Amino acid sequence: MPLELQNLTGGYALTPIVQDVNLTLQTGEWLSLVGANGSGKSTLLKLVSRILSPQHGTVLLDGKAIHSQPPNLVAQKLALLPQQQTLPVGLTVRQLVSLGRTPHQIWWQWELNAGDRLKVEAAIKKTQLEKLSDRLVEQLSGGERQRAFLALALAQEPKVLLLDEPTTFLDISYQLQLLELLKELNQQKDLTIVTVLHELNLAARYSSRIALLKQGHIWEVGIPEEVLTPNAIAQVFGVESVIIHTPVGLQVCAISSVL
Ligand SMILES: Nc1ncnc2c1ncn2[C@@H]1O[C@H](COP(=O)(O)OP(=O)(O)OP(=O)(O)O)[C@@H](O)[C@H]1O
Repeated sequence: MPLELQNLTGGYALTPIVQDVNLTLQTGEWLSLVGANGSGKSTLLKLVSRILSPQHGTVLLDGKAIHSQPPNLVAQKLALLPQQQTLPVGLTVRQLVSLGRTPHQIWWQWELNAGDRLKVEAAIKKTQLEKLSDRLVEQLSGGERQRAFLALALAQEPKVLLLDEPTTFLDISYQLQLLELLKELNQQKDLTIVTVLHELNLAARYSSRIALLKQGHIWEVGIPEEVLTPNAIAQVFGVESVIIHTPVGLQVCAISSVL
């Protein structure tokens, strides 16, 4: 079991946002967290990636408590693409992506070795950033920047990849390319993925399971067809909807806000 959340409770200062969350992810699973604005999706990812410490409960990565492991050991196995990235000043795309190899370097190794450099170039290629690799990150558009940070996470070669609204800033073509790339890594490399996605149709199409979050609690978790029902969508989003089944998965059509 690469990732297990046991009674996980936490938030900011003393206010718990995420409450008593229990989830187990199998190797090669793709779970999407879905819920209304402010329901605690990003906070949950911050707890899982050690940005926040839990008030109660545990996150187990490969069976070991994540918050008691050295950061570089965790970073060898788990990467986060955050919703808002801290923008590095004066770094090129290649230099940014190279940071993904840091957790794998030995402390006396000042420069990337040939193997590391190949992995950096592979991540740049996968995210189609070859032509931008010598540009400064601060000079990129929002979508290009998003791809550069994805390349950084891929260069890290994690077993578990957490992505907080990864399709924000991406046009429809790059959204599909990003999700298809994740699908390839998920199916061919057994990468375990957790995404926060607002686009329910994309979540249904790509995820093996969906967890609906409501006010910091898991309201329901299961395969998309079981979880994304008009009743659940009304309860969690306050929206009346119909579900249409199409060749590319179910489509949620919002009709009106019931609030
Ligand atoms: N740094 C912070 N300090 C205090 N409260 C915070 C902080 N960040 C988020 N919150 C609060 O925690 C709650 C959950 O926020 P979170 O960002 O986890 O929600 P979300 O489900 O990811 O929302 P969205 O869909 O809008 O991105 C919100 O009420 C938010 O105002």
